[in-house]
Amino acid sequence: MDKKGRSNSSVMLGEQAVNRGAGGETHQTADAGYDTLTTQQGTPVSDDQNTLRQGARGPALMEDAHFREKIFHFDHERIPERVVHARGYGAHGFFETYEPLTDLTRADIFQRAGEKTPVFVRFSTVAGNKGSADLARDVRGFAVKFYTKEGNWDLVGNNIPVFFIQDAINFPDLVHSVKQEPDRDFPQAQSAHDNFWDFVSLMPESMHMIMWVMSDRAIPRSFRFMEGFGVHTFRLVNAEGQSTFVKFHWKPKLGMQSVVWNEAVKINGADPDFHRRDLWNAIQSGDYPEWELGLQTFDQEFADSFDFDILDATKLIPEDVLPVTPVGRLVLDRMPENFFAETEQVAFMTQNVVPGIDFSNDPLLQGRNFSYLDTQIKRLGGPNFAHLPINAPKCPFHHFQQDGHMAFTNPKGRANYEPNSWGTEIGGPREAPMQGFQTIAQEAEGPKVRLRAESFADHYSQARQFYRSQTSVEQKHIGAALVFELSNCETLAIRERVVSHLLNIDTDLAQTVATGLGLGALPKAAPPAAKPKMDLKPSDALSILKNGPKQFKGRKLGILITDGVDTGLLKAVETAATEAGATVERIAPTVGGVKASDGTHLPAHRKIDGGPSVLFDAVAILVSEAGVAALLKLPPARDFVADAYAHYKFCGFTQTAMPLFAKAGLPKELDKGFVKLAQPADAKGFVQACAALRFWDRPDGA
Ligand code: HEM
Repeated sequence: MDKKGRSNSSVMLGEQAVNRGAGGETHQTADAGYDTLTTQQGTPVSDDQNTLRQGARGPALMEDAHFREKIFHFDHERIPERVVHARGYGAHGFFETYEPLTDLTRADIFQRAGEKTPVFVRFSTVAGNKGSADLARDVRGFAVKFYTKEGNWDLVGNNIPVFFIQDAINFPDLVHSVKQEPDRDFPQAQSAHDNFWDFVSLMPESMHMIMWVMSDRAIPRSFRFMEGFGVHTFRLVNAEGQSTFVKFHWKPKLGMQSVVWNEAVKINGADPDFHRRDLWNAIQSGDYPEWELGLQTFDQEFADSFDFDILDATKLIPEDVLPVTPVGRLVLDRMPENFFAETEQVAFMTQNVVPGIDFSNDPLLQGRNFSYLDTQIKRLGGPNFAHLPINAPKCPFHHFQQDGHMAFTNPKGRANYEPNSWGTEIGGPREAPMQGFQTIAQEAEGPKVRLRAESFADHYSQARQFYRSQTSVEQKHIGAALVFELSNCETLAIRERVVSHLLNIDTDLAQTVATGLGLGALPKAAPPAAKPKMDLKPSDALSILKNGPKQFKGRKLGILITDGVDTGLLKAVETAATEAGATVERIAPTVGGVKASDGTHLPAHRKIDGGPSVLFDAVAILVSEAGVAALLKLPPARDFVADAYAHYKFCGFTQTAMPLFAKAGLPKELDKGFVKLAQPADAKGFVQACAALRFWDRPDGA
């Protein structure tokens, strides 16, 4: 008992020595190198387990300032989630410039070879709420904040180079339509419902984007394996004030990769945090993901000769028409210390450009330039969100903006206005006519009108080009995705309306979807606003599979083991995989591990129920005869194999695995995606085969 009548006995909870209070509650005290717990005011706290009360069993007292402060703060922990892109995950890193781009731009970041600029990147899904699952079929945000020496430049892009709509005035309607339906508040994080398809089928300009969103681009395997795009046409402006149009591209060094839909559905159950865990694990283990920044630059002459309007965000410029030139690399090498302070409070804004980078008249971009500042004020609670460390520039900054909620970097001294005559000591900052940001002096005249340019009216040609640029596997996935989504629409007229658009894109696709939906007859093609160009050349760069990475680096191998596993073989497979730059996890009937053939104990990473094969890029089944007999009784073990097969995965196996394959319904004649591991020397060949990532020749895959 201490002098206040409190018991203070010391007990061991596992390996933790703690103090036990009179009521049996746990106390940990600030001895042995721990900081002292304090209130927000810095007052040391003596007891964080008991409210102040009148006697041990009496009422709580209002006087308990520590209790009130703790609960008040907890009550206010949430801020509004982003109105779109609510679920996201960020990381710090740097951008390294390859060569000076002085001809093109005066942007400080592009003036010196080898210049390293700190960045913060946030990846996101668009439609789902903050707590939704990572593998939703959705666009992924790819937002980059460059902390340059002349201010913050935000490149707020997506993993898809085009957008649903052409004019920002439609954005609230687009977002309302895709989010939960307002009467029932579902479905969450998916576009497979009437409102979305109703809206887009009445907005044919969305059809190109629809092709992308129904493709595997919308179910990436990892943030690390996806491209990014600035989407709009921007401008680069050099020191002479000459402007060049530009489109920004991010290309992942590890290559692109997506999952298949049946896999996505299962990953969402097995690990809703699949993408964030992947990024966390990669960065924490020192396997830093990298992208190259590429530019497509062009002048007015090219813009005038191009088939489509370069101000139309539903169109792209194919790489075959205008190649992408790499100008630097982005490396993500540090996770935030605190998710909320950094990833949640980061405020990206398209209007954050720096001298040397400017906007085009793209009406979507122009509208975004209003929206982001506006939304940050609401979401972050006032005008001083730029004071937060994650949003503040890392270069010197001086201005006369002051006060407001949570101001903590107000200008110092007497002068808080300009012009003033207070001199250099206290007069504060002044304009920099030459160095400062200057908007390109573009001529503009004409009547004030609410009018869309006729050059925006072609809605189908690039949708067709995208579809026809895909491999047959990818085309099949697009068809299946459309059938899945539209099958979830209750209204027949909406399903038919979508097919009426598909008829303007590709008749085979329209027929596949109509058949998949069980439509009796094809509807009439929708009347196009402008005659589609049927002869645009397919572009290989639009396909994921035509650009296969042909490497297993950065990927993950799951090895199912049992008691009696051959240690030599297991080690050989693990070594071959890690030498190829992959990571390995062992899955076993219990997480405690297995007893190997040579008697050694081998720990496991996951129990079979928690380690389904959907979490891995390839699998190996290394089991003993006795071990496999036990696995036959475990449904997750059968699913492990059946799913790996259905998802076209490469599978290394010992002959002893055959009964499990039979139980899982695999064909007797295994295809070449199954690689027998009879001896350690076979491991290398298996891992080499895995570099193809999927064995697509499997006819009965998902
Ligand atoms: C090319 C079209 C677009 C792209 C690529 C895009 C991209 C993004 C990205 C990546 C984010 C998430 C930023 C983050 O991680 O914090 C975001 C958020 C947001 N976007 Fe867009 N967006 C587009 C169109 C629009 C339009 C047209 C509007 C409105 C007119 C808009 C309004 C917003 C808003 C309000 C947020 C939430 C920002 C926040 O709360 O921090 N976006 N957008």
